Amino acid sequence: MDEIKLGMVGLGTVGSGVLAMVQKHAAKISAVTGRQLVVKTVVVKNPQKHQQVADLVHLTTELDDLLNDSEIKIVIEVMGGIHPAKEIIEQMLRAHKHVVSANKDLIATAGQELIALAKQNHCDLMYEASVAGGIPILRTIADSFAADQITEVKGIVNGTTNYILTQMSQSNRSYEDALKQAQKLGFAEADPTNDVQGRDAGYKMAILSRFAFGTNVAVDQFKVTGIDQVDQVDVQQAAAFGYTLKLVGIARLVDQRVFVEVAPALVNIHHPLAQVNNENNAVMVTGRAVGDTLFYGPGAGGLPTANSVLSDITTVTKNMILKTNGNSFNGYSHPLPFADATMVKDCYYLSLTLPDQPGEMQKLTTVMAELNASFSQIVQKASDQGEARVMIITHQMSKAQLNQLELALQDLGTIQLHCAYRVIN
Ligand SMILES: NC(=O)C1=CN([C@@H]2O[C@H](COP(=O)(O)OP(=O)(O)OC[C@H]3O[C@@H](n4cnc5c(N)ncnc54)[C@H](OP(=O)(O)O)[C@@H]3O)[C@@H](O)[C@H]2O)C=CC1
Ligand SMILES: N[C@@H](CC=O)C(=O)O
Ligand code: NA
Repeated sequence: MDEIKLGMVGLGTVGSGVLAMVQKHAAKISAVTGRQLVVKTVVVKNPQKHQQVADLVHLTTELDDLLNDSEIKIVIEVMGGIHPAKEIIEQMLRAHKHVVSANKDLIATAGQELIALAKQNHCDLMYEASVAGGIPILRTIADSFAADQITEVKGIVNGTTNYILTQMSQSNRSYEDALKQAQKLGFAEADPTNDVQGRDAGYKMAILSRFAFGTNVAVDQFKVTGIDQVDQVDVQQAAAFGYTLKLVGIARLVDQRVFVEVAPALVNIHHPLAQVNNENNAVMVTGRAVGDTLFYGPGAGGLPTANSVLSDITTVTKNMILKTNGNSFNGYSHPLPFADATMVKDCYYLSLTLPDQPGEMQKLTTVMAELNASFSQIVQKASDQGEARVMIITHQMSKAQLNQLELALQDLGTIQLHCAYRVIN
């Protein structure tokens, strides 16, 4: 059987998973593709860390060992980060090598440039692993939703934060302890700041928006809020109201405009997203024709993510056999403007403190009434410092009303709004 030689940059959590899968699933891969896949060369930073595979692959720090090897047709980039990963992929594409990447930071930031370069060089550039780890979501949207009009994509797309929130709410673990464990298990990025501050989920929502709506959205163009400021009081109150707190990404079509956001949200315990725990992810795709669909699975981890990398590699291999390389992974382009804050409506959970004195609650209700906003549930708890904590679930209100409410409360001075989380019923 003909061989296809692969090169790889990076041999950490995902790279090790890829190497293991190519070896353990060799027979299945050959049966599906008609080719035998062989990982020939792996570029790493510290070869001494990887001596256990030195007999299996050519382990090197030299990128030229990939670039100048004409036998290597497909390069897997699993080193992460934007630089020098971008320059490495550019070099590989210019050398007419197909590229498979798991790098959402890079694809969300410089994807359009790289896609154009791949096309110019008749190469494939695939990145299924970049969104929701092991869940086959990008190819599903590109292929299986090709004819439907997607109206919303929402989901839990970061394994680390979902792991932390699950451990905090179900095992009473501290935030710091749960984060350490997520790092140990290989879910978190090398620097977990992007995970906990929501940027990793933001990158994934930017990529999902391109696939779902055909529109180019950059992570700096929409609001991203992480879980690093989440208060245990709100996790507990969410549960008391019948909700669970999750970091949720939303990309929504509103009157032919697009709205994207990543933020903690209260998810009704009967909603399927509420059942998604630990490092698992789920993406709910709503289409005009099909209605709601849900894709669930591990969003992080070596082998699950490697499975997505391998699915890209088998696609590239089939394209090589059929001589159909060079087509964009996502063929849909339909530029759209952003939705106005008045158009985006949701229910919100508001958590506030106010002086525990007569008249303060009335001030709050007056401000809300003036903004034509109302609530469906409200709880007040006294604290020992003469303050009351008030937690509210509102009826539907627009983002513009919410922004006005925040400003009006700032003007009042005595009422502090700690958080305003979207409510998903
Ligand atoms: N971990 C996960 O669950 C998931 C990760 N991803 C993405 O996959 C990619 C890889 O993640 P992960 O495997 O966790 O990362 P790791 O930190 O575990 O591994 C990174 C690897 O890249 C190598 N490396 C770093 N810098 C260089 C360099 N300049 N030249 C050559 N090699 C380099 C490191 O080498 P050395 O070992 O020698 O130090 C290491 O082997 C990232 O883009 C990440 O966002 C996507 C989905 C899930
Ligand atoms: N750090 C990421 C890894 C997968 O993309 C996560 O926790 O989801
Ligand atoms: Na995926």
